[in-house]
Amino acid sequence: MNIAVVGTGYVGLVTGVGLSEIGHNVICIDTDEKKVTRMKLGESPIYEPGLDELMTKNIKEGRLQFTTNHAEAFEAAHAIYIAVGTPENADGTANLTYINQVVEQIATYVKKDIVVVTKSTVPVGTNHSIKEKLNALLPTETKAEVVSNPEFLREGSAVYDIFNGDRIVIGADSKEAAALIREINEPFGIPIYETDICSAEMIKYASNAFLATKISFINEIANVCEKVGADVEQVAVGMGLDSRVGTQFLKAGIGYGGSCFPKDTKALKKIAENVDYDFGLLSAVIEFNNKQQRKLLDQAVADFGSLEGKSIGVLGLAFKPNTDDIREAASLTIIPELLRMGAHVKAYDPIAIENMKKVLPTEIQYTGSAVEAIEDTDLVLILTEWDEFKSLSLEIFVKKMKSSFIYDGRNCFSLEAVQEYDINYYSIGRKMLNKSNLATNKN
Ligand SMILES: NC(=O)c1ccc[n+]([C@@H]2O[C@H](COP(=O)([O-])OP(=O)(O)OC[C@H]3O[C@@H](n4cnc5c(N)ncnc54)[C@H](O)[C@@H]3O)[C@@H](O)[C@H]2O)c1
Ligand SMILES: O=c1ccn([C@@H]2O[C@H](COP(=O)(O)OP(=O)(O)O[C@H]3O[C@H](CO)[C@@H](O)[C@H](O)[C@H]3O)[C@@H](O)[C@H]2O)c(=O)[nH]1
Repeated sequence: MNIAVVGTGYVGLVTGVGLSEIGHNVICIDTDEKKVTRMKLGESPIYEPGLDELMTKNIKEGRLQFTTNHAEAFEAAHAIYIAVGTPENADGTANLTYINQVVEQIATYVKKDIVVVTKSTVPVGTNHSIKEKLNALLPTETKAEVVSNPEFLREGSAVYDIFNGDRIVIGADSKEAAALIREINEPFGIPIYETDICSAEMIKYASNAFLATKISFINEIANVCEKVGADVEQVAVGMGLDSRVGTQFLKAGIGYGGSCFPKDTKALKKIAENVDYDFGLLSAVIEFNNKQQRKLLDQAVADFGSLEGKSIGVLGLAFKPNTDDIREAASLTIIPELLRMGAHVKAYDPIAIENMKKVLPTEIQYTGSAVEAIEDTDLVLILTEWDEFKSLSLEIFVKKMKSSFIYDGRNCFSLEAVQEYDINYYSIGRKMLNKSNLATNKN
């Protein structure tokens, strides 16, 4: 099958590469010329483990192409996939500017019947509007069908997810269009679930909102654990043993970030508001997550009184490990606040530093290693659970820091391990380890 994919971000590029790997002829279009030049050479513009190799292989085998030219890309396509961004508007609603531009481009350049597949996350009803607009704009003899095919991949494991997802959702009103998209996807060997269009659109928002709620729930439990002397790590394992609860998404920490959960929870709240429904549970999840992202900061201020003049090491800038994405990361909430309080910040991340430099080019000192970031600091904040940090010897913290105060927002170390050292250790939902006032002793 010939497939055109519009937009080569995390979703479009990984989808295009995945579809070419299962045998389709794929042409990916992006308006960003620099990106397209790199992709033509087999270089992924985003950090995603395994993606470069798979791109290069499929380019060489002649199934994967890149262009900035929509007309060329649409010419032979049996289906056009829309994978452009749907960022957040100031009021929390989804911004459909890029989607609307693609609709215009399809209407301008497509000259035959076409099936348009929406991968982007869009509010319920959007695909019906796309279909209406396209059929109004296209010549009368040409017909467009629209299919909602939401994407569930996670950043950092996107290549794995595209071949090993739990389900592929196909939301369609036309049997023929649904059959075409089923045929395209069958080689993935992933269970396919067919629905009507609105339900498919809602499945995407409901899934993300549910996962965000699950994270907020375990984080609230963690906060109570701290006060009553329970250990959230043990509690999560015990809860997960019940198959109705499940083991995943019970990792307590400093809240969820990323390009999806924050914006999609807000968009769903707005979707409900627009039909006069107050989604109170979701509002609480959103509000709570904002507080949870500040948790380490609040604890450090409670411990030190003031952070003015303190030297602070930050380990981890990305919103989660194995990605260079910092969108809605806890680091973006915490670091500006530390600077506002007058602290000196040194920061290290294995791959997200370049992205953080676009936001804070000179205000913080970026280091080339975790050890440099913790050297001579009064306290260290761990914001992302990179394996590189989890495998650091705790002795390094004792040796290199001015005073060993570690605030671990991702529970990277076991309490047993920490207990062997003279370290003041605060983590989420576990016992606080206060050895001594090392800050005073060492200064
Ligand atoms: N990032 C994720 O992990 C993820 C997962 C599932 C679903 N989604 C959803 O998928 C959609 C895309 O997300 P993303 O993170 O891949 O976006 P992104 O912002 O990383 O990439 C979008 C790309 O589209 C390009 N673009 C914009 N308008 C264009 C046009 N008219 N023609 C050609 N290219 C155009 C941009 O240049 C950019 O490269 C969003 O709706 C998002 O909510 C994202
Ligand atoms: O137990 C957990 C799991 C995750 N997180 C945090 O939640 C955020 C999101 O993590 P994750 O879901 O792994 O990453 P994303 O790449 O944002 O993927 C989510 O968002 C995508 C975009 O919609 C969906 O496609 C995926 O199914 C959905 O998991 C990150 O900040 C994590 O640190 C936790 O705090 N605890």
